[in-house]
Amino acid sequence: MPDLFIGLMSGTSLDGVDGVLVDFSPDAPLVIEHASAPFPPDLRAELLALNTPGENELHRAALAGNGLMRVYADVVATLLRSARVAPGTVTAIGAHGQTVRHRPQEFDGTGYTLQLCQPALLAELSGIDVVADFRSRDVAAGGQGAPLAPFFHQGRFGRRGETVGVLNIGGISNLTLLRADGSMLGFDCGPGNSLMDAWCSLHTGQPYDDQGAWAASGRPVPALLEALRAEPYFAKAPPKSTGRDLFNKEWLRYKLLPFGSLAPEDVQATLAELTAAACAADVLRLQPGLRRLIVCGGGALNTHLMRRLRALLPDTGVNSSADDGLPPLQVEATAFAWLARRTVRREKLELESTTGARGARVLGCIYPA
Ligand SMILES: Nc1ncnc2c1ncn2[C@@H]1O[C@H](COP(=O)(O)OP(=O)(O)OP(=O)(O)O)[C@@H](O)[C@H]1O
Ligand SMILES: CC(=O)N[C@H]1[C@@H]2OC[C@@H](O2)[C@@H](O)[C@@H]1O[C@H](C)C(=O)O
Repeated sequence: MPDLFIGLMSGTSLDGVDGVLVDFSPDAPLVIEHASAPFPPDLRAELLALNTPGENELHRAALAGNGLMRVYADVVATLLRSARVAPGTVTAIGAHGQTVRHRPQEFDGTGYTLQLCQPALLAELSGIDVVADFRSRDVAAGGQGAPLAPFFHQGRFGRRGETVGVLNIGGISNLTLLRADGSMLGFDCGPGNSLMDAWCSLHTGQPYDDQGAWAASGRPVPALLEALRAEPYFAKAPPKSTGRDLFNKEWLRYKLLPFGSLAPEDVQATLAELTAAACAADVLRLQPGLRRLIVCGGGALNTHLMRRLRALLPDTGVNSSADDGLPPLQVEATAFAWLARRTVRREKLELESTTGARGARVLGCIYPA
């Protein structure tokens, strides 16, 4: 009997939605179908704008959430049509929503993480149970609310008796260390593609630097790299998580101020180096001698970035998750299908080692169809 779930992820790159239809009945989850959809330009601009304080946010956030659900519902329809599967055969959809603020454990000591989502609308549009709001229980239990994919990485990429690293390079980058003794650690390293995307779009009009070719045409500026790496987040010990709240265009603009005019391609090369160097430094600090690093997220498609990671981690085999049977752009969406299944089954996750939450909890909230 198939055990079908859908996972939907729209991450901090704000490039659109990735969706997967997954069968969990085999030993390794089987992705039956993958579909993605870009955001309509107005919705993308609004979601991006909602990442920073602005006018009439409650109203705008509610409407942006509705708009996001319509894109989610289109992706669900595409998945079902391509796989020739009826909605009634899918147990649930795991819908991440769009993170617009991430300030766990701040302000009043609890803080918050906010993913725009209207799960009731998605249940209405799709006719399938929806699981959403995966992060807030973790924050309520004293955790960072992120990253959550490490729990999925453990089951999918972990190898008995071997230490394996999984590096997701999305808008933000996060590292999972699956240790040979069965323990694990997961945290956000810092920026992934988001600063490179912003700079690339500003100077070339392209949404991202295809294969990192533009970055490869420039030369990193050592003093700028040093100034960027001086950001205290990089030296903090895990558990830790971050987002566009810190690493955004304004942050970059401020750091660039003392440098006057630099060649745009050299800045792009420096931003690529920042991502590679921050991730590599975390590996070297926390798991020196790591033999296998599996890279997922859109950054795995950036040839220049992968080349720089390999150069900075000469003792580590650095490969795309595609080599382990799961293409880089399907990993996070599959993680949210997997997390939804855990919610439906009321299975707790051992959160402490990753998010720093006080104990094991069931994450997510169910909206029946
Ligand atoms: N061919 C490519 N060459 C270079 N970069 C690419 C390529 N394809 C995708 N990317 C990068 O990957 C990004 C999308 O990655 P992904 O979908 O993993 O991010 P996300 O899920 O939004 O982020 P997060 O993991 O932070 O939630 C794009 O914005 C782009 O920077
Ligand atoms: C708050 C939030 O949305 N965090 C995202 C973001 O994107 C990458 C990194 O920062 C990670 O912490 C997380 O996403 C993945 C899916 C996670 O929870 O594992």
